[in-house]
Amino acid sequence: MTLQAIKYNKGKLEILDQLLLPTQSVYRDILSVEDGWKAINSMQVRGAPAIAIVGALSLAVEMYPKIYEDKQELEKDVEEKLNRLVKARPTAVNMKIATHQITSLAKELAYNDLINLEEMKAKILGSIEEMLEKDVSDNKSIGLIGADAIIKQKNCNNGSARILTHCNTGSLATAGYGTALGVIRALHESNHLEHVYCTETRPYMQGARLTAYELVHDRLPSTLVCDSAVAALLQHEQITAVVVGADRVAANGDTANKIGTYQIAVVAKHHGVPFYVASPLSSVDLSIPSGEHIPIEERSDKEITHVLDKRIAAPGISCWNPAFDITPASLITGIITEHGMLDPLELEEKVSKFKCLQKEIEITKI
Ligand SMILES: CSC[C@@H](O)[C@@H](O)C(=O)COP(=O)(O)O
Repeated sequence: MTLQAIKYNKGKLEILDQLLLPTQSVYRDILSVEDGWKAINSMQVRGAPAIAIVGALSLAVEMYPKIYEDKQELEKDVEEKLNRLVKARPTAVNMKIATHQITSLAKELAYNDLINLEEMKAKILGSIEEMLEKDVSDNKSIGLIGADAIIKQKNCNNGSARILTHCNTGSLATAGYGTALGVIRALHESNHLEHVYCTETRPYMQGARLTAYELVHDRLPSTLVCDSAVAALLQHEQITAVVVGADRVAANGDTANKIGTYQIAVVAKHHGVPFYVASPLSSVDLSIPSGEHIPIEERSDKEITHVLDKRIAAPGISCWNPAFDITPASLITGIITEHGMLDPLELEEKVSKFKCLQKEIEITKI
C-alpha cells in the first residue's frame, strides 16, 4: 500500500499528522481554511508541494457548502482566504504560485458574462482538485527524467546507482510518489538503484523520521546517516549522485531547500559528484531574480536545544535556526522538472515558455 499524506474526496479533506510519525499514523480532518493554515504552520503537513495542495483543498472544503450572493463575493472570498494561507510558511513558494493561479482564474471568471455563479464555483473547485492528480503525474515524470540522466552518467557502475538525499521529498511532502524521492523510486522500479543514503536532517529530523519511514515502508535498500557524515560518505562510499528537492528555485537557478543542502552541494562539488535538484515548475519562482531575495524561515530555538521535550543544550546558549539555505546555481548540475532536465542557466527562458503554454491551456478550458 502506498503512503498517502493527503486524502481528499469532494469537499472532505484529511491529512496524515506528520508530527506523530513515525510512531503513530493518525489522520486529522481539515474542515476549514483556518484548520489548513494551522496544519501547515504547525507542520502537521509539510513539504513545499503538499503545503500548497492542502492549503488550496482547505479552501475547497469551505467552498463546497457555502452559498455565495454573487460572483464578486466568491472572487473576494477566494482571494482573501488564499492570501492568508500564503503566510503560513514563508520559504516554500508553491502556495504563492497556487494562489496566483487560482485568483487569476477567479478574476477571469468573475468578469466573464458567459459564466454564471454556479459555473464559476464549479470551475474554481475543479482547478483546485486537479492539483492533486497533476502533482503525482508531474512527480512521476520528474522520476523518469532524473533516473534516466543518472543511469547515463559515466560514474554509474553498470547502471547501478548509489544516491544520497536530504530532508523528505517523498509521498509525505507531495501528493504522492515524491520529487527527489520520486527519482529514487524510479531508479528502484527499473532495477537501477543499488542503495540510497538519507541524512537525518537536523534539527527537525525529516530524514530520520519521514524519509527513513518511507524507504523502509517501500523496502528500498537504504541507510540513514548523520548530517555530519556526508563528507565522509562521499569520500568513501562511491556515491553516484546527490538528489534533493526544492522549496523555491529563483530565476537564476539558485535554490532554497532544507538547511544543510548547501553544505552537501559544496562537498559534492569537491568530490566531483553530480548534484541534482528535483523541482516541479510549481516550485520555480521567476519573480525572484536570485537566491538572496528568497525569504528564509527561522524557527524556534527549541528545535535545537531539546530532544523530545527534554533540554539537551547548555542553558543560556543562544541559537540560530534557519530552516532553509540557498544553494547557488553554480553548484547545481541540473534541475529536474516535469518538462525535462534543465541547466540552471537556461531555467528562466525555458520555464517562462512552459508557464505561458500552461496559461494558454488553462484559458482554453474556461
Ligand atoms: C519536496 S519539498 C522540498 C524538501 O526538500 C524540503 O526542503 C521540505 O520537505 C520542506 O521542508 P519542511 O520544513 O519540512 O516543510
